[in-house]
Amino acid sequence: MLNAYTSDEIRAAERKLMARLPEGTLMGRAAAGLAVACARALPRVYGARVLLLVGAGDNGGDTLYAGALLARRGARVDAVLAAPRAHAGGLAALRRAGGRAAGLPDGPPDADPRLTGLVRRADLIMDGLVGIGGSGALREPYAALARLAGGAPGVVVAVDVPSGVDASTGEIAGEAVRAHLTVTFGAVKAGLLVDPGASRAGTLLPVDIGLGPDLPEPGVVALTGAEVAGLLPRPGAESDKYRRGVVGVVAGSDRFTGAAVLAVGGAVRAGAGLVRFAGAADPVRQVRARWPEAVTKIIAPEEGVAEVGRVQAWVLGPGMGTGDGALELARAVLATDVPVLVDADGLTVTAREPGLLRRRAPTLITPHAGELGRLLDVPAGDVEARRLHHARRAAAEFGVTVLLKGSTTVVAEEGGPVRVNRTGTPWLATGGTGDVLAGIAGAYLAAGLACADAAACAAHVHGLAGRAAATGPEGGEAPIAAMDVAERLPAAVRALTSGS
Ligand SMILES: NC(=O)C1=CN([C@@H]2O[C@H](COP(=O)(O)OP(=O)(O)OC[C@H]3O[C@@H](n4cnc5c(N)ncnc54)[C@H](O)[C@@H]3O)[C@@H](O)[C@H]2O)[C@@H](O)CC1
Ligand SMILES: [K+]
Repeated sequence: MLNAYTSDEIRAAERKLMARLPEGTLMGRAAAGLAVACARALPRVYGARVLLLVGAGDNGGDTLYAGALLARRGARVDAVLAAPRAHAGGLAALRRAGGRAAGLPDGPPDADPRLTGLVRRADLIMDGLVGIGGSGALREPYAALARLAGGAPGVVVAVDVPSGVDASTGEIAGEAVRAHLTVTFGAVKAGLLVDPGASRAGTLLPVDIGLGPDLPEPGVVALTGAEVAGLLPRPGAESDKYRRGVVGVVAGSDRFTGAAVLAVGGAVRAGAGLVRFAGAADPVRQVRARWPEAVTKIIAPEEGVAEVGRVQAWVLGPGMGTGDGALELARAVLATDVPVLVDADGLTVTAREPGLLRRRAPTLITPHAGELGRLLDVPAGDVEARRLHHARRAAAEFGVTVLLKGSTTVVAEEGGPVRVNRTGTPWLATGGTGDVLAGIAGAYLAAGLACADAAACAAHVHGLAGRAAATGPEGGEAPIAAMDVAERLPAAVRALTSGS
């Protein structure tokens, strides 16, 4: 499990540890780890041009000390002091090691030829403007420096966090540094795992400074492949199709038949013992043609789902339409006493009667930002910008588990840490992949996994299958279709469970 923390949690742990150590020990450890990471990111240290962007706080201090270590190995190190004050010990160390430091010019930084020249020529830029002490939008002149670094040809290394990214949440209020590598101290910050912050961090490199024993239970985690493999349902000698889990899928409409085929495909390929599909005549025909494994039944909304047969979990919503009939079906499915996954149109109609989500049996909702925004009555853009906040809020408000889709998928439930999925690929942003995901998670629910486990495992294998579909044996990457993801699921699970 990769555990991630807020700035306050890290600070509290640092305080406890610092009380037991001589002053400066933690900064020394941080700077040493940072210097090693930067040295590895350079073809060679001797003669390399390194530019330090240095803020007023300890983040700048780490940066100056690391710059001093590189200067001692022969790098040409220049520091730009973005504030009138800089960490005194770090600055002295840099100067002693032969590095240079200067303040900012009077005019705008991006119009200063000396500064733009340093940025253009730098092989590596260390962003030490602000770390976990940052709050709100980057102020000038820091924002201008973050913009300048954005156009740099060299490697950009964020010190602890890319400046401008909220370390606790991943939110970005204004400008933010875009790093190739983030060297983060003590423990991973939650904002480095969640977009939009995650996509500014590049590769994450945690440096251990000994905080471990002083850290609390994490509020954000990412499951490892081995942990997901351990959770995935696996048939035993006693298993039959009913014990492996029967999943009911209510999806599709005469207008949208593909969503039904894809959701059923996700469930079949994820290993459901049996899939019962119920819907309108057209999607039933399509599902039967593509998935002869599924048992199908044509239903009218007023009939409900009582005659569909016993299931251990329902998937409700992909392509089912948003009219009154769809709402009627949603009422029927949500009135059952088994776990229900609500997706897509199912969420749109439920937004008209959110009370339907308050059930005794577990409920998992799988919205994208727009759908969650409708449920919470906030714009989609705000959900995108504050993913952790809105996923947690919806989980608390509706008493459900929330899998919020998008550039980083997060799974929130009350009383547990948020789980972040790190296997996704931008290639998955194509029509129908969400329907496949719903089918996978539904199969896991039917097999008996708790909502948060089903959601986290489904997001993980869906991401792996998406990557496998995008990557060919020739190497490189290519666009994928949603059905490719369903087809790659068995291979992705085989790779996961074999540990490769
Ligand atoms: N506390 C510790 O034990 C350790 C701290 N370390 C480093 O120290 C950092 C935290 O240092 P600090 O607490 O001094 O804080 P930071 O250096 O992260 O930032 C504080 C400074 O940034 C300014 N600032 C905050 N928000 C801003 C904004 N939006 N725009 C412009 N300026 C802004 C503040 O006015 C203040 O001068 C960590 O991120 C890490 O890099 C490491 O050395 C490891 C040990
Ligand atoms: K930084």
